[in-house]
Amino acid sequence: MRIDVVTIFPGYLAPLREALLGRAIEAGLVEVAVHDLRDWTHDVHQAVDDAPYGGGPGMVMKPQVWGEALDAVLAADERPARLVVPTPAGRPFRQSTAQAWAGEQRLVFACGRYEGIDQRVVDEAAARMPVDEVSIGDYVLVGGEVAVLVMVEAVARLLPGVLGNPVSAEQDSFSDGLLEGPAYTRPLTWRGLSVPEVLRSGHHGAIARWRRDRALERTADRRPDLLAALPADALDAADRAF
Ligand SMILES: OB(O)c1ccc2cc[nH]c2c1
Repeated sequence: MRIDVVTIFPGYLAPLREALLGRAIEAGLVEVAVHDLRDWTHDVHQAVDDAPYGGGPGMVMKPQVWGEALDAVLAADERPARLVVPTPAGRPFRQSTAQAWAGEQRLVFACGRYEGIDQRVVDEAAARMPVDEVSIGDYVLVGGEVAVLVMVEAVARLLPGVLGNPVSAEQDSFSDGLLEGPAYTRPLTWRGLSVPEVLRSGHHGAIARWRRDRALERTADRRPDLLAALPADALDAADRAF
């Protein structure tokens, strides 16, 4: 997979080259290119924004600059791309979104700032490629860069070879529609708190049942919406008895 990010703050994306994802890039498991939007300005001030039509606070990012930038970035590789535009007004980005995007050959992320990008940039792009306007949560950031860090990590960790143990991704929170339950490691007792007996029993069936019950309990407590959204056949008789 190739990932391109267009932004006026390229330095914001430096964390992509750290740790697990940085190693995946070095191993060639994923390609990442970050582009400075201002490279496609032509005025001395390198202007990327202008006042909004209809008035109102703030500034809107200029369509001409974005259009030239996306044309150039898309032309740099022949692989078909999905354009992703982070915005508080977007559809929710979920684990299922990350799983779907992990199958893409190329993702191009457009990081807005100010009051966002002129809508015509999205509308014009949508005529020639898949475009997703997505939100990572019901709060407002100052720009799209942090949202891109979140989404790139969520997607890249699902790519073959990126996680040391692929089973981890299969047992993620949300992978089965439930939140993950609690995890424990040594020491056996810490500040007077002990590890649940069942986890030391060696009884794999009982351990699996206990973990499932803790996941159901935590999901019911913290995210009842996820429990309500489970397909009818997702819970077996033992789950229902819980
Ligand atoms: O909260 B967000 O995900 C987000 C995304 C993009 C822009 C652009 C300006 N503010 C933004 C906020």
